[in-house]
Amino acid sequence: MSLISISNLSYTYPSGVTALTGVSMDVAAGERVAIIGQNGAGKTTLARHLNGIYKPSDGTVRIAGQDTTDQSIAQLSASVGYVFQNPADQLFAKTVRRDVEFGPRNLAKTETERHRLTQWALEATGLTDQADHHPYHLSPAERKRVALASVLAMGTPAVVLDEPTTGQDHREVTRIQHVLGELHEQGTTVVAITHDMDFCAENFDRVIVMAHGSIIADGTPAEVFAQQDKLHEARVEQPQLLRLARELGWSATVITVGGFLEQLRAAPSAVGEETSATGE
Ligand SMILES: Nc1ncnc2c1ncn2[C@@H]1O[C@H](COP(=O)(O)OP(=O)(O)OP(=O)(O)O)[C@@H](O)[C@H]1O
Repeated sequence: MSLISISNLSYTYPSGVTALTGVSMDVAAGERVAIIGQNGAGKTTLARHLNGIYKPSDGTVRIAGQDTTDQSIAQLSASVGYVFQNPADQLFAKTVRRDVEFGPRNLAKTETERHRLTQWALEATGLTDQADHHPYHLSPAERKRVALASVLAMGTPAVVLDEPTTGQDHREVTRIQHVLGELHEQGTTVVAITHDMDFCAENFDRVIVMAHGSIIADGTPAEVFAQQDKLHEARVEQPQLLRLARELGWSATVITVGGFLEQLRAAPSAVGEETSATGE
């Protein structure tokens, strides 16, 4: 059974704007899914259906087989943790630790489990030294990681991340990649909205492309990033490595650092010519 099952979902805001039309997708337990598409494509509206912030205007959203219309946000929060794009929508406690502890406390985890989850979430997000600081005395990038830690500490089977890398420097993006690796090892399902195609290509098993409130492509990163017409329609770029590979005349769909190195080793003469031409 799919952990997340969305069937023919449509959603119209009270203002009359229809943000989603006929969206269907299933996500298996443990899958890592990235949702991409230009601003206004409907990504956040879709993601907010996963923890019941929004309920369908039409169609159904099921989490672990249960229709979200029959559940409160509080009930759904035990299954789906949601990290908002803007941490101000999420943080409220006087210290980072209290914010991070709130979720597991609310889910009535035992004290031992609460402590373990809180310590792990603080460590994984690089916030152990800031645990006793007020979240609003931290930088915006750190606050964003507090929001992530608060959700990690809940230990939910699924986590939704809205633009997790925005505002993070390279070191912190690497840290977030490690967090995703740990979540994957634990079998947690991850759905992330991202505008960062390199991050998307490196860290996800599946990419869903949205445009005008609908899904226009769905497949592995290699399958999706090879479909230039769909990317064009969604106004998203290919990952940098793929563009570089195309410039080098490689036909393979190279989207990750590992894949790029593999191709490079398979074509050493091309690199040798380049190096000798520059005299290095
Ligand atoms: N609260 C709201 N009230 C009315 N319309 C909204 C609201 N939030 C979003 N919309 C509209 O719904 C559509 C989809 O917006 P949504 O935020 O889901 O897109 P998105 O793909 O997440 O964009 P972004 O990448 O900018 O976050 C857009 O036309 C947007 O203007």
